[in-house]
Amino acid sequence: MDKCDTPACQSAREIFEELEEYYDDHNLYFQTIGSVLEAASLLEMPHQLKLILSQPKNEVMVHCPVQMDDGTWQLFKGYRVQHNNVLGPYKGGIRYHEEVKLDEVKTLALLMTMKCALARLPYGGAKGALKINPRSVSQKELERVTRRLTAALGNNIGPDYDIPAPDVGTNAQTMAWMADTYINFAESSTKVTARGIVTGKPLEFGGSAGREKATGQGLVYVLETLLPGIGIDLSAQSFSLIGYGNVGSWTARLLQAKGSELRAVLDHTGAIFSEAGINAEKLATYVQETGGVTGYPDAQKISEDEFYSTPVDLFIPAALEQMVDLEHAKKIQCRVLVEAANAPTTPNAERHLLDKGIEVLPAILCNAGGVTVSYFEWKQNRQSETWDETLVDKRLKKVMRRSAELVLETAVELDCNMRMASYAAALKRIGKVYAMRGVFP
Ligand SMILES: NC(=O)c1ccc[n+]([C@@H]2O[C@H](COP(=O)([O-])OP(=O)(O)OC[C@H]3O[C@@H](n4cnc5c(N)ncnc54)[C@H](O)[C@@H]3O)[C@@H](O)[C@H]2O)c1
Repeated sequence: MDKCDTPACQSAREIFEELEEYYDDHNLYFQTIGSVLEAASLLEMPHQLKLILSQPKNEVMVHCPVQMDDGTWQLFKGYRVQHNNVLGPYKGGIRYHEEVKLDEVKTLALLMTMKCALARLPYGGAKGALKINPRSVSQKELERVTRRLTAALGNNIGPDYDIPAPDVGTNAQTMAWMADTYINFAESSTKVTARGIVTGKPLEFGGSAGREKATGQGLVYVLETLLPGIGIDLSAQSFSLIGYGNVGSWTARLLQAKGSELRAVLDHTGAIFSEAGINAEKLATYVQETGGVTGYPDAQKISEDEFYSTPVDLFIPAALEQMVDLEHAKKIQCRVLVEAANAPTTPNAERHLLDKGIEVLPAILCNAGGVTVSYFEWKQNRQSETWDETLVDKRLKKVMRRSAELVLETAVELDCNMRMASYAAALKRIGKVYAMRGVFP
């Protein structure tokens, strides 16, 4: 892997040495907090705020014993990391993945703090995870482990305290089980509001119209705001995607509806390409039925190297973290890299892309549509309201446009790249609230 000598890594090193925390240049949390701290330095933020933000407030770890269908027992490790709540209740998804680690969850929680601040949502940042391969267990087993995880988290989550949502490996069904479990524990007088314990629920059970497509939809609104300024017209672009799950497949369908063309996709099963363009709707159905893009009949199979080298206008990582490292960045040929996934680009890869003249649009801006519509769902649950999709989309568009414009203005004001600008805009809001509230005691 590439050695990190960016200003971001230097910023993180300074704070970690002061805190006598162990660090590793290639560690995702170290790299991500480094970028945030670099932005904090640009703003000349007080040192104590840098210290506060450099570690999460709480890191909860639980172990969930669950009996499997064959009668054997397994112990699953769960995490909930609460990074910061100065702006409001902790908010962030729950990920189910067999290789999840604490530092990954810490990183995602930190990014949620930044994302909610940038979108001006009344939330702090958190993230949770369960170390499990959801594809390797039955639905009944998945339900049991989800209910056990919810019970184990207990009062560490709550509709006014910490509100989970779907992420990689979880979906509306997972949220329905979590909500039902939590409601069963709730006092009878709070059972109605207890539904707000999670967002991303099924529509019939307190979910919001437009939540499933929200992250992809928000990303399209960001692109519509920013791309014309750099001479790119969304109605005629080619794009490639890493990941064809919720975020990837909705992004593809919505970009296709605007007139852009999907050329290549890489997911956990392999990579596919078509010079003539891949039909995003048909591919979504195929992935739903088979579990991955490999074998899709109307495209040719390509290698991972060929995928990264495919020339496109927009390159969109929408899978896991650090999937674009320096070696990949050297191969990528695009005009804009759009971060739909969280933390998909390593710092050295980003620097290389920027040096090549490729614009990099940061995740906390591009993928904030999910948490924004989650906020709308939470708000509807609290007010016993049901908004239709047109209203949700209209309000989502307003939030995404405002955030994109703010990032652009901040980039000009501070003469920095878009990632620094997105963190700086978020930190400004957090800094203002800390200045008003002070730091207890
Ligand atoms: N779901 C949301 O609302 C939401 C909101 C904001 C950000 N995100 C972020 O977007 C990203 C994707 O989330 P999602 O909800 O679409 O997850 P998902 O589980 O629906 O899909 C994940 C995708 O990643 C692919 N993938 C996994 N491992 C891979 C590998 N090694 N190589 C290539 N592809 C691989 C899978 O094949 C799948 O297509 C994550 O970074 C997540 O944190 C999701």
